[in-house]
Amino acid sequence: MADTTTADLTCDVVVIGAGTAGLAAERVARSEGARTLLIDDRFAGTTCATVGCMPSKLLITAGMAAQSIRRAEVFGIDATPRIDGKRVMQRVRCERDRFVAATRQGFDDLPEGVAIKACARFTGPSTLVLDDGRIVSARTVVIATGSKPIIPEPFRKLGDVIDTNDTIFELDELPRSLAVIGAGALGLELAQAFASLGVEVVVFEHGDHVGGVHDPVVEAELKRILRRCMTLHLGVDASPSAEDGGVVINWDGGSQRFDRVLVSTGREPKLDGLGLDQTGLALNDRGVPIYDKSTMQCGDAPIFIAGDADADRSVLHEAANEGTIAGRNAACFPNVEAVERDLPFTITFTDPPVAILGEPAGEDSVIGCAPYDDQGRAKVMAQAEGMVRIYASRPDGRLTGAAMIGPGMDHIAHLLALAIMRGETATGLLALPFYHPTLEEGLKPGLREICHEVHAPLSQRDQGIPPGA
Ligand SMILES: Cc1cc2nc3c(=O)[nH]c(=O)nc-3n(C[C@H](O)[C@H](O)[C@H](O)COP(=O)(O)OP(=O)(O)OC[C@H]3O[C@@H](n4cnc5c(N)ncnc54)[C@H](O)[C@@H]3O)c2cc1C
Ligand SMILES: NC(=O)c1ccc[n+]([C@@H]2O[C@H](COP(=O)([O-])OP(=O)(O)OC[C@H]3O[C@@H](n4cnc5c(N)ncnc54)[C@H](O)[C@@H]3O)[C@@H](O)[C@H]2O)c1
Repeated sequence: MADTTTADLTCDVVVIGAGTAGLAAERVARSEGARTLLIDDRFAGTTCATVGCMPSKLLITAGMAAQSIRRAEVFGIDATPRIDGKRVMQRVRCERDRFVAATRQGFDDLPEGVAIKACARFTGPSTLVLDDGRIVSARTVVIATGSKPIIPEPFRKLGDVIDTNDTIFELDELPRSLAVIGAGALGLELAQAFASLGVEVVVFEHGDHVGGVHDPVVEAELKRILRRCMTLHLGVDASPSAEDGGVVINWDGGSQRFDRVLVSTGREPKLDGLGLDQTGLALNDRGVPIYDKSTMQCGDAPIFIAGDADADRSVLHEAANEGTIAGRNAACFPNVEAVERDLPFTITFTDPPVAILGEPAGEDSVIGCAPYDDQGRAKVMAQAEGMVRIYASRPDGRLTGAAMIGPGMDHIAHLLALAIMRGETATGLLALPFYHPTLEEGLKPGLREICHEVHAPLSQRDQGIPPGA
């Protein structure tokens, strides 16, 4: 039990970090009857709203608007996009600021005295010192400190021609040329958005894979589509040097000058300076406390962790989910409850989007393929390309996962996620109504293939469907 006699602030649950995970943890702990404190060094708004999901999606949507003008020709509509970079970036920031204001409103709505603006550091398993010198003593602590960009050493010395997601949305103008280092979700989304807005984009990735896509067919399709609007250098070491107000990137095979460089080489948990050495927690080789993914508890300590800080499933709905689990268990400690976690689920908002559901296909998996290059509605939209690979298990064709790229996959993925989480089989899903003509009915060939493969019955209603539907 923490020593409360010398503390300036005492509570049941103290949450460090007022991002998506921390806000969820505090709210749930309070709803469980705990006296809470929520400590944040800035209270500037969540990463999602300020420099993450929302500004990136705003920029992507601007890129898609330009692309749809270019595509209009196929419908007999002649138009050329004239892109005003200043206005593009202004709108990104203006709309972004509305999202940030909404998250800040959430801070204002906290009960009096809960929000403490300070940087926190552990002095023991359940005691913290704030940078203003105050001591906090709690029954339990939730670490929800988020993550920060990893900037490889040679890029750190380049001065202000270097961007990360923390700075790129502040650009006044679109650069003429942009080197993107790292082909994960972050790099690909922004690379394609800038390329669609007329920026010359080259992506440098030191591995051979892009977008964290494990399915070889979907990954090959993603690479093909990306290469239409940008250059991809895979398996290269990009070595930068500052030159003429820009950057020259050298790699084995070439050298090119760029106006700016976006470093998107991954993110690491923000745990340095948190005094984890004072907690007695066991850490893994990345310096992250070892914790139970079903309870979010670190060892058997009165400490819980949630969101990007735990370096697992670093996406928004998981930050909120983990915050909820951590907040509930921190409030009810030592009565900690294990919660079954959701299906792994990611969407990369390229154009067309990529979605990955569940675990990768194993040797025993049955794979049903649903190509979108001949799909009715996709052809109507002049966006017929892509592939859905649906994974299922024997003997009954129960759905286990999917990898998909194609028009509307950010929506269709939710349908499949629901089906998988509800334990649906290919036969069962085919027995449900699919409206015609929709992108959703493009899943049917893949579902039928699974049925054939495992000798499962096809639904009687799934007969005589026109090709491509
Ligand atoms: C460019 C980009 C695009 C993204 N797009 C998507 C997307 O489309 N969909 C999706 O699902 N996910 C997306 N993500 C991921 C998503 O944004 C994160 O997973 C999520 O925001 C993490 O939330 P969090 O609560 O863990 O961290 P944060 O929101 O970063 O909150 C952490 C808080 O802790 C505070 N803090 C840190 N250390 C201390 C300390 N010692 N004392 C006090 N306070 C401290 C920080 O100031 C911060 O306010 C994207 C991320 C990026 C970077
Ligand atoms: N749509 C989404 O959900 C979305 C969008 C953007 C970001 N995010 C989240 O943001 C986080 C960060 O994304 P990210 O794409 O930066 O991370 P990431 O780890 O997914 O990808 C980083 C990529 O950079 C490469 N890399 C690392 N060092 C390199 C180097 N020196 N040179 C060349 N390549 C190098 C890696 O091989 C990897 O492919 C992720 O956790 C992701 O979940 C999510």
